[in-house]
Amino acid sequence: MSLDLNGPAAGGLPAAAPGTADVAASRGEPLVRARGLRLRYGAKTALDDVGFEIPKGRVVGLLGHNGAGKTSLMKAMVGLAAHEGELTVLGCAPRRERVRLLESLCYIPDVAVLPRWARVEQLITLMAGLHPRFSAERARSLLRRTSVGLRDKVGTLSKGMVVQVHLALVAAVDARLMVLDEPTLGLDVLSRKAFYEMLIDEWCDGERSVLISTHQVEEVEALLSDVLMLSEGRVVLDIPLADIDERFVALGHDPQAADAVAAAHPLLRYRQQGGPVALFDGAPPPEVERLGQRVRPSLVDLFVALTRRPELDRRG
Ligand SMILES: Nc1ncnc2c1ncn2[C@@H]1O[C@H](COP(=O)(O)OP(=O)(O)OP(=O)(O)O)[C@@H](O)[C@H]1O
Repeated sequence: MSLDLNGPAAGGLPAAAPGTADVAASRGEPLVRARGLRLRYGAKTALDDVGFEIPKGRVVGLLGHNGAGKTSLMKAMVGLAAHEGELTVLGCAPRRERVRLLESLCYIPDVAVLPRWARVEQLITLMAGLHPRFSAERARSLLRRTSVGLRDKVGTLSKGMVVQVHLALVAAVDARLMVLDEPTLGLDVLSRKAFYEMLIDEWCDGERSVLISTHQVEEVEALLSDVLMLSEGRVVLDIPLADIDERFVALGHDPQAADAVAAAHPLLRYRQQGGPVALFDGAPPPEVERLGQRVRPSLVDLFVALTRRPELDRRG
């Protein structure tokens, strides 16, 4: 959320009749659908032919290297960036129906700020005035999980505490989709853990979905249901985590087998617990598979394999 983004009234526009998202969800439609999505900044193409769906009840990790297009995608989804191609979020065209969309969508941008002069209680009052689906009671209850007091001024809080306040404010909106752009940037490991715990315990209910971008791939692996990976503005992986083992084969093998394994063109070769591992998209030929033993590929390994940039390869 940014305060102005989540308050339909904040833009000076009347609140539209609620229920767009509910109607879409009741029809069993995905909460987000993109097809052939393209986003350009002048001559720069930030998103190119992007397609994916987010059904209800998912926690989707949006992963990609710096400049891969994550923020651009999120901006398009919340109606902040013009795009070509098809994009439907909670049954709305984000750019045209932004006011209606923001009734059922929470967004924390990567540059989220809360006013330093405000006390937490004042922010709650402000949100209650701005957003028809905000529950002040719920915000206070969420904040009781934290060490933040209602009389505390934002300017006196640590970075981690400000992020907790932000999450409590957005999670108190009765929304269907939360879009979080690197929400834990700059937080220490304990604050990150507290943030994710509050998100999963207090917001995810099996119906709502979250799209969360982060560079902390290892850390979020356990909480994601799906991963959407971008590289150079294109989707390179869109898969439920549960299906990774089925699709990708990581083969731990003897160093003597390295040449034979390499000849089968793995996506990536790396070391795990001291031994060489080769990662394949799909099963390698049986004679190669016999040279090693399957090990579980981690999301980090997949990330490296699928988003390696040529200029990095040359240096490596
Ligand atoms: N306002 C803009 N004007 C021109 N180019 C832009 C603008 N915003 C982003 N870009 C470019 O679009 C591409 C995608 O940027 P984007 O911010 O979406 O990436 P990202 O994956 O969020 O990166 P990061 O992880 O570093 O935040 C980059 O090449 C970036 O330089």
